Amino acid sequence: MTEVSIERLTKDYGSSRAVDGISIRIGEGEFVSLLGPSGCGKTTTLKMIAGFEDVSSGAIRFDGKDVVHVPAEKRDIGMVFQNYALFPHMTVAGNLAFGLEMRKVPKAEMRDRIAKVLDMVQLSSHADRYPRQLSGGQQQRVALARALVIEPKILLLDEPLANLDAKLREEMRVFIRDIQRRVGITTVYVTHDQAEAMTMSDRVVVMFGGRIAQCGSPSDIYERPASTEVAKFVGQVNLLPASVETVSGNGRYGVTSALGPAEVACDRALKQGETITLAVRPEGIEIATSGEGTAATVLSSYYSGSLMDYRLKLDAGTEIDVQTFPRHRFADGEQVKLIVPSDRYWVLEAVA
Ligand SMILES: Nc1ncnc2c1ncn2[C@@H]1O[C@H](COP(=O)(O)OP(=O)(O)OP(=O)(O)O)[C@@H](O)[C@H]1O
Repeated sequence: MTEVSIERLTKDYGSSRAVDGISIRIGEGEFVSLLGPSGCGKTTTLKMIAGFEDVSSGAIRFDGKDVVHVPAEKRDIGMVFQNYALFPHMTVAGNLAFGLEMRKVPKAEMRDRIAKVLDMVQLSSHADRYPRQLSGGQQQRVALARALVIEPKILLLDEPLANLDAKLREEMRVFIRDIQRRVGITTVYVTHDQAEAMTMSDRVVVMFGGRIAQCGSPSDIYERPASTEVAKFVGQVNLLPASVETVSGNGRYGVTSALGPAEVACDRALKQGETITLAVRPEGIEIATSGEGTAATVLSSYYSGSLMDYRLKLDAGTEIDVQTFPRHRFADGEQVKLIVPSDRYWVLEAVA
């Protein structure tokens, strides 16, 4: 297994900077996703790790050894792309054999390795088919098998599920993650799909404009996003201006927003009277028909089978999004009460 360490990595295309001094350490066998909007530098980073793109400055180390000047074919990397990139005139077995022949692996070992990896991706019975005789999901499993059969040090995947339909994409997330765990290979996965990054990764690196906005476990990123930009990119969020009323010590503060008073934790020292932005996810808010809570009116609701999405208006005018299980359905125009457990809030840096 291999540790990948990236230090102050930068890529300039002429006068435009695609990757701007990023540093990440990816542990042995770890699954790390690069997540961000189109053009944020994910693919460029992956290509530099693979050796398909020159580095403008910075270092890329595999197990401590700088590989910046090592050509792509000597980096021992398996890659899977969005468009499968299988050889159309070769069978599945032929596609898998190609990389092994290049490496001069003996015939008998080649047969064993192809059989083993085809079994892993559940395509043993399709060894003699051509890519055109396979579904999109099967072709992507062949692409994964082809990357793994060479037993690379590192697996790099660039939006491998982007061409598949929604249901298959969900199945393939679990499938790829299962195989990655079994093989224990260090993996970097590029996606702009937050759900994909969240469900598959040990850690997620959120990138904007060539820089790292936040790096953490999926729950860190979702529950404690470092900025408004990250919070919005990885899900829906309500942002509320709030004032700091009391400073209780040990990082706890009494605050008041349109959703009422709350006691919140904040790592940064806040001052009494300061205006902050309080954030809460739609599923962090509870709706009740009566009792304690902030009065609100249901404006609209959307039913998606397993969940209900509501938009509500507080008496003070602020609009709030709430997501609940559809056990009880609230009607449009209904007067309700909103309750937010204090631990569902977090404090953001900017004023909303
Ligand atoms: N060969 C190139 N020449 C010039 N600019 C490039 C080149 N490749 C990428 N860029 C620019 O670098 C920036 C980062 O591109 P990159 O492909 O890494 O983004 P990305 O996050 O992977 O986006 P996407 O999700 O759309 O693939 C973009 O502004 C892009 O236009």
